[in-house]
Amino acid sequence: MELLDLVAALDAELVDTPSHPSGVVVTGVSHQANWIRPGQAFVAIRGAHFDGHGFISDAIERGAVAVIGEGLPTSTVCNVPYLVVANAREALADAATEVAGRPSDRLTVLGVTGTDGKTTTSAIALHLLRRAGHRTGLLATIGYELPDGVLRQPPAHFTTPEAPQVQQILRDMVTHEATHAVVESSSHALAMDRVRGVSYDVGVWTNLTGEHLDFHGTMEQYFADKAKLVQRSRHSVLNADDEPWFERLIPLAKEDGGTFTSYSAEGREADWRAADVRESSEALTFTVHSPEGVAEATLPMIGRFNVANALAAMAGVSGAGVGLKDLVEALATFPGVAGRMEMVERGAGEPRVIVDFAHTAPSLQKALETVRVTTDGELWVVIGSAGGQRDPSKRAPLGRVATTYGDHAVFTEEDHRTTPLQDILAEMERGAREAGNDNFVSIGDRTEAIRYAVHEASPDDTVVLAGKGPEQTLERGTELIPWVEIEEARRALAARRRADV
Ligand SMILES: CC(=O)N[C@H]1[C@@H](OP(=O)(O)OP(=O)(O)OC[C@H]2O[C@@H](n3ccc(=O)[nH]c3=O)[C@H](O)[C@@H]2O)O[C@H](CO)[C@@H](O)[C@@H]1O[C@H](C)C(=O)N[C@@H](C)C(=O)N[C@H](CCC(=O)O)C(=O)O
Ligand SMILES: Nc1ncnc2c1ncn2[C@@H]1O[C@H](COP(=O)(O)OP(=O)(O)OP(=O)(O)O)[C@@H](O)[C@H]1O
Repeated sequence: MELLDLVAALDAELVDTPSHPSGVVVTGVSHQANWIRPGQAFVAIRGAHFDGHGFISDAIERGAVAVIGEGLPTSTVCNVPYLVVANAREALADAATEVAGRPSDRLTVLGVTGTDGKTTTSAIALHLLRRAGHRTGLLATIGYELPDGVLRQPPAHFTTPEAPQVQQILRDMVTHEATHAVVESSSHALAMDRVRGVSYDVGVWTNLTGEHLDFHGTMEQYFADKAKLVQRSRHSVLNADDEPWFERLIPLAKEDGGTFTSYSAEGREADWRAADVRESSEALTFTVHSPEGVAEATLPMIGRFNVANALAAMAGVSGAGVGLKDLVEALATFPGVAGRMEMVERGAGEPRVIVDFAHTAPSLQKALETVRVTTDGELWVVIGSAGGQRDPSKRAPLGRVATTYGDHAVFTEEDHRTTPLQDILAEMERGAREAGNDNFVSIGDRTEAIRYAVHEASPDDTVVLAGKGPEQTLERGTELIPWVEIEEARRALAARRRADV
């Protein structure tokens, strides 16, 4: 777009520089100087670690045709047009939105926020929309998808990347004829204006519990940051079980003529309710009470909290015009989320094997407690802990949790990098012993560890392969090995079958 149009859209002040602004065309924007491509504008942000104004000359060397900042560059001679704005993060989002042609205006956008369950709820909503025939894109922690269903990764790993990537991805969705988009919206993104410029049709709230307070400061601020999604959505889907926040969100949802529907997985009064929840080793079944009537639903996932995620997704997608019958039919075919409580196909007489991403002691405990509910026999867990710069203080707690909440633990490698693997395993063993547990073995090679657990497990047992989840590499020493945990699990089951013959 023409730079002068951008100046008007941002309500920016154009500073006198040796360069003339007329005729300058801006093809994109970036906040990161070393990502600038010729023709783009650089936005200088004052962050917690760096002052982006210090990278202006880098950006110009890389071909920036304009600079947008909150203050003038200090030591740099700026030879491209320079725009002063009151808030650089807001300007980054607004400029990115304008340059991308306001893509979200051409999509029905369903946003999802909350402390837990965002990715799962987003993935279910995506599946429901696609099964209803809508060409739908996704932006979530696991990556982004255009309507072709291929999972891609943005240049930096975020749940919700910075505004230029968000807008570029939405624009790609429009180019690929998407009509709908599901956008997982982290509290960081809402706080830092990464999703300013996304016009949300439906905003889904999962829940709010204490997390990320290092960034947000207080629970009140965390709530206020997340609540922006509800305030900015035309229709909100609120969790009636999420006290005390539910009551506080209602007036925010109604601001500017907004509407809301509520849901409850725990028997509270709500528009969408789940009753008679049954948990089996492969699926959750429940009765859905909704404004459109009552239906029986099956979700091929384990973990009771997924009932809430399913209700949230159904209520959200219903707001986008999909009927109850179609929703429950589609729910029954949900393939799960890669690497999160992902169940491996198994034959008769074979143990249940689950791949999960839990890699901290609290998340491992939660995962093992969930799996225990539907395990008739014993519970096995294969787990490692990362090396390199990663937090060494989590190794012993992982050893304790694995051996306390599992019946058998196998300690193994998990991206130990150049840290001696034996040191990490010894720490995990120490954690187990200090808790009075000796129900573990250590097998350094992860393939061997998985095979051992799968081979030793009885048909009634469950084997949880924790930590790697959907990751695609294993860092062993200085080697970066391609890794697909679910394939390892399949091969281990095949080896077990061969050994039984
Ligand atoms: C707390 C947080 O989110 N901070 C983000 C924020 O950092 P910041 O404001 O401190 O920026 P800074 O690093 O001081 O840099 C200032 C400016 O100089 C620029 N710069 C900096 C260095 C350089 O060499 N060149 C350059 O141009 C930067 O691009 C930036 O524009 O802006 C940076 C630039 O985009 C982000 O990299 C950084 O994310 C950090 C690394 C991060 O870890 N964020 C996580 C916590 C996050 O956002 N997570 C949520 C999910 C949370 C969850 O629900 O689990 C997410 O959506 O992924
Ligand atoms: N509704 C929920 N309530 C409580 N815990 C949940 C809920 N949904 C999922 N979880 C737990 O959180 C874990 C992560 O789920 P999910 O990836 O969907 O959440 P998320 O909010 O997207 O987190 P992240 O952004 O870290 O991936 C699950 O493995 C499960 O243990």
